[in-house]
Amino acid sequence: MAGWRSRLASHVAAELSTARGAVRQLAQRADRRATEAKRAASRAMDTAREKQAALTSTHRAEVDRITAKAESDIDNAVAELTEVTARLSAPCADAEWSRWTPAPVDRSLAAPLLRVGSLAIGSADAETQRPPALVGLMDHSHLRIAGAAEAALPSVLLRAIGCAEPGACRLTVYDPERLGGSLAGFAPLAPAGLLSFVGPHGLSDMLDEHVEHIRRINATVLAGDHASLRELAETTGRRPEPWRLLVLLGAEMDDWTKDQRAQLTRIRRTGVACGVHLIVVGTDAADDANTLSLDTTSTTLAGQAPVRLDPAPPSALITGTCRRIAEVYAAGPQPTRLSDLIPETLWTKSSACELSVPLGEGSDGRLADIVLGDNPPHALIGGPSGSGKTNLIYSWLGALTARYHPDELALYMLDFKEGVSFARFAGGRRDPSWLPHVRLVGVNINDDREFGLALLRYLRQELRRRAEAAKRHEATKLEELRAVDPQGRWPRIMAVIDEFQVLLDGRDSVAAEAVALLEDLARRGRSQGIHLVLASQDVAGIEALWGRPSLIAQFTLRIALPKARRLLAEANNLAEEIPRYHAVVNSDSGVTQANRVVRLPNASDRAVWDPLQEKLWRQRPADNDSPLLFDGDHVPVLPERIELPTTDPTPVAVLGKAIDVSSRAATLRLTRTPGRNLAILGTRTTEACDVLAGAALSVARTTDVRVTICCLDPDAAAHAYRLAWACEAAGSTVDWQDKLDEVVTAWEEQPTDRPHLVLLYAVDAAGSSLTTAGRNALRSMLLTGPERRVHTFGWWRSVPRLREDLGGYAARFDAIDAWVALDVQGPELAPLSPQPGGPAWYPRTRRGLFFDRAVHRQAEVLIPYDTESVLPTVDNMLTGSPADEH
Ligand SMILES: Nc1ncnc2c1ncn2[C@@H]1O[C@H](COP(=O)(O)OP(=O)(O)OP(=O)(O)O)[C@@H](O)[C@H]1O
Repeated sequence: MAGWRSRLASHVAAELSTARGAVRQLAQRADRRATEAKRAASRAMDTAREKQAALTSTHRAEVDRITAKAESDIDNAVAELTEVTARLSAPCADAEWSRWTPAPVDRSLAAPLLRVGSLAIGSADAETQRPPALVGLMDHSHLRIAGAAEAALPSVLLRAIGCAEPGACRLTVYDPERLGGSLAGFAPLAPAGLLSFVGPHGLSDMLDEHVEHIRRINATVLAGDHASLRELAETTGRRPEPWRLLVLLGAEMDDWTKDQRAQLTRIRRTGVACGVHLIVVGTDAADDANTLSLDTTSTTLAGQAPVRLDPAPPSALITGTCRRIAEVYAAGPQPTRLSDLIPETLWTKSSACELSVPLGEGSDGRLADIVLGDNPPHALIGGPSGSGKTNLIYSWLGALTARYHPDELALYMLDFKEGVSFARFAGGRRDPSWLPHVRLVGVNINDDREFGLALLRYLRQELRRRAEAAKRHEATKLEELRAVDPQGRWPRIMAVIDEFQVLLDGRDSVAAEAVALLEDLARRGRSQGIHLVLASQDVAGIEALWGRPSLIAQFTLRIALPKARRLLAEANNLAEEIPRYHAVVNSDSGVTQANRVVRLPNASDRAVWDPLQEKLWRQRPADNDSPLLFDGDHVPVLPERIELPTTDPTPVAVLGKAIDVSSRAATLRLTRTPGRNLAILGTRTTEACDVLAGAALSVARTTDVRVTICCLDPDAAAHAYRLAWACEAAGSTVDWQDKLDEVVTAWEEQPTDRPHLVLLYAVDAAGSSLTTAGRNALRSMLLTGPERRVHTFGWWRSVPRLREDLGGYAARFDAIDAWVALDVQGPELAPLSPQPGGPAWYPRTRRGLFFDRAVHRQAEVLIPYDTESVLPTVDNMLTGSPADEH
């Protein structure tokens, strides 16, 4: 038994041991696998961890990148917004009140939006880098300010008045509770009429007044041509009406009457287009599209973006700004601009019927025209010194010359004042350009009334020429003449005479002739296109015209500058009331009903005038000559050559420059007839020497002459020597004599093959030293010399001394055909003059009165030429010979 059992046992044991071994092996294998699996799992975990770490950092980087981009985009957008909004609110939108100053916007632009704070967006810390929070007001909308944001009101108002020209923004504050407490800083505007406070009792009137204002603007300013004042400004560059801000503080609108609410609704609906803007602070009744809102943290324009309001402006800033604005405004409105009167295209108008141009801005904000034609034909301008007459003339001329071609308009400008206000039209060293329409400019002519007379005579001649042409063509007025004679040059003529009363001064022949000519021109010039424009600062001057009813009646166009007196009709006092730089333009002889107030541009400023003149000058026609300039202060130099109207060979002596429109020389023809001598009368040595030298030299330069010189005044000797030299240099034979006796006896011995000039300086100095025979010989030379070609040019220092030399009381003056009087009074010239009592002559420096019996009915005024610079100097004479000069 034991055997099998033991064998079984050992078999089982063996089996067990095998199984155990197998199990062990299995267990070891499983162990190994588990270890391997664990390792693999651990590796996988490690890998997964690594991957996750990598992913996380990529994600983080991506998130960072996106965040950075978003932030930069936001900042860029904010910067862009800041820039755009800053532009919209420029120019006086500085966030810092310490840097803020008023900066009025150009009149042709819409008003800017107004800054009230900043938008709390973007990353910038600095207030200035944040976009401004804006509200619209002038030219944009009405504004509603929530009660809690009332502190923003001073800032809105200050910025509003700061971006308008002084006076162009006016405030009315309805403040039933506090009467202006919060706006006390704006009080300096009140005395200038730029701010008014209204209490409950004034509400209806205030609303009515604003509604009426809107109605007037719609009817007369916009007048259907423009939708709003903003559009008017943008298209025309003009802003004729101020903005009116109507501030309603704590208004209980529910308690208002029906009428008051209706008026407010009208203002809401139509005010913005007419520059009337509401600022309602506190509870507001309606919500409409014309109104923007401002709260403590938002504005309509900012949308969802949170708003941070600016601090209130310091009260000193408000008061100071308002005071300055009020001062500038009180000083008077700024003038309109000359450029407003200038059309884009030059010279497009015809003057056939009239001259019609804008002169300035009328009270309706439109350009006001001024017309000269058949009616009104002539203008009278008046105003005290400094009231702007010259400036008005410039404005008028600027508008005229830009519209009418120089073939359509010719200007003759005369200024009797001491000054050169018209000289700029003639061109000069500083500015070579001239105004192409101007044919003649006279300046500094206050002592030379003869020049005014000369112009009037010239115009009368032109009037005759026109009248004859009209008659030939069976035309009755310029318009018809131009229609039937289209090739003819018939410009309208405008003659402007500033301080014309000088011409009418006194009771002499000049004044009498001037009045007669003015009357004739005024009466007949109307239909022939000749227009007179007379200006005066002097009431007496204007009054001088009132004394001549037929003359003043022709001047139906009256232009009165501020404080002009006696220019308009008796009861018409408007000129007393208008502010400076304005004029009353009245084309019906000054009757009140025809008054128009015109605001004038600043045209006298050279910076404004010169570019216009330069532009016109560059376009001038090829045959346009510079205007003739007559300057009373200028002493003309003896010209090298003088154009004479005749070509006959008779010697002609040039005595001076005539005071007339053509600038001709005053001459004396030396024919072989008795009396062709010249006497120069007076004590002014220089001028007498100049007349003698001019006369002798002008003959010597053109004719082969013999010259005898005798100088009895030591002060004139140097001049006489120099003249002798110059005559010799011109080819003359010159004989110098120290004694008058010798001259008067020797003349007959000279051959008569050529003219002989005897130049006697200070003849009367010979006095008693001249023997009786000598005196007779002198008379004989004077009487009979010219027939033998001997012409005496003698200088006597007084008329009695000449008379003495000619034979005392019984003297005959027929040996002296021609004379030039210097400082000799008119009555003294009676014996030499055809006028009983002598000519009306008041001696004045550098002027002589010239009479030639052969040609004159009346003596004429001349300006002795300066010969100083045409004669050789003493140094020249010492170092050269006359032949060198020749
Ligand atoms: N519309 C205007 N805008 C700006 N400045 C003006 C205007 N009108 C006149 N002025 C200025 O006022 C001053 C006086 O003007 P202006 O010389 O034209 O006056 P006036 O009446 O001719 O004076 P006077 O008779 O003394 O010559 C000048 O400095 C001129 O520039």
